[in-house]
Amino acid sequence: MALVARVRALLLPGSRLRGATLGRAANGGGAGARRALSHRVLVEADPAAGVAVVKFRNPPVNSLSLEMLTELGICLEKLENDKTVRGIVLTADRPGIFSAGLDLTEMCGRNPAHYAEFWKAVQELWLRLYQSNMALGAAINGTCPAGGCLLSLTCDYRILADNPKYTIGLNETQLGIFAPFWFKDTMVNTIGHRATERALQLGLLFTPAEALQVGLVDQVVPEDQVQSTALSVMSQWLAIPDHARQLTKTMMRKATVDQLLKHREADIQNFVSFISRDSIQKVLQVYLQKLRKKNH
Ligand SMILES: CC/C=C\C/C=C\C/C=C\CC/C=C/CC(=O)SCCNC(=O)CCNC(=O)[C@H](O)C(C)(C)COP(=O)(O)OP(=O)(O)OC[C@H]1O[C@@H](n2cnc3c(N)ncnc32)[C@H](O)[C@@H]1OP(=O)(O)O
Repeated sequence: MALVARVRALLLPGSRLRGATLGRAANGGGAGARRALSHRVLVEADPAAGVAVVKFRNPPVNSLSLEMLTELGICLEKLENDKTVRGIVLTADRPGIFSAGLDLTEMCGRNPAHYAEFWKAVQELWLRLYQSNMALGAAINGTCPAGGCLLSLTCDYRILADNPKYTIGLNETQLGIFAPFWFKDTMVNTIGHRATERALQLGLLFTPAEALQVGLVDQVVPEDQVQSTALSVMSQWLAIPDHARQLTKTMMRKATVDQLLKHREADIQNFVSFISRDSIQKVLQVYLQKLRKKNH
């Protein structure tokens, strides 16, 4: 389903999004700061600085469900059309979990049409973020596996909280699945081929010190300084004339984006047939059950 159709579906009677305020809603924060609310995404915009902080709040773990992907996409589209915003910082509403990655329940026990719709939404969000004309920063204030790591890798820079409990990486192989080529390319573009090959084959989740060493993040700072550091780094990015920064970003990322654009449909079909295999469904179910058992 296209983004607009998914939004309509979300707004149907009975939907949890119905009645939510997606536009700017009320004053908050400092002078001129504005807040906007949807169910799963909170936006704090500071027009004077030209920056919006986009906070994930999809409890319990900020997983990227179809609804979360859709709301995030709408929110980013609105910000891209807002002339007062030149930079976006992505972060979690609460410290602890930046994002647990793609919502595993969207990839388990569903039908092929659902898998196709979900994967299309994952592609759309990646394309929106990776091609964004905005300067994007990630203020990573919690653990950041798989799809969560991918979100941060679409940004222009990453600031990670110095908490050894927080790890970051593309750990798909540990689940018995694997990172598709455009996840891999996004990581290669950040840390290089050899480091990516090792990280992906072993499904490594890096501690903050390791992530800094391998170049997966640009800075590790005390937990209470993650957002303020991300905002102060943003001012360096916004000091560059937009057109020069944007042309450079496009030049650096175009080949990677073009690969997905060229193989988009095949990538969806590959995902659907891979994820529908009985053996893959089994490993995902076992993984989910293990996660759930901890709590019951
Ligand atoms: C030939 C083929 C060609 C091409 C193929 C194409 C594609 C390749 C195929 C597939 C690629 C698919 C890519 C997937 C990328 C992903 O993002 S997969 C998700 C990976 N995520 C994880 O591994 C993280 C799992 N979660 C955790 O480790 C912990 O939950 C976490 C450390 C984040 C937090 O720990 P804690 O605070 O202790 O919370 P709990 O573990 O207790 O969790 C609370 C409840 O949340 C549920 N949950 C956790 N993570 C997820 C999730 N990702 N999705 C859905 N639900 C999740 C968990 O079960 C608990 O539920 P409960 O309350 O117990 O019911």
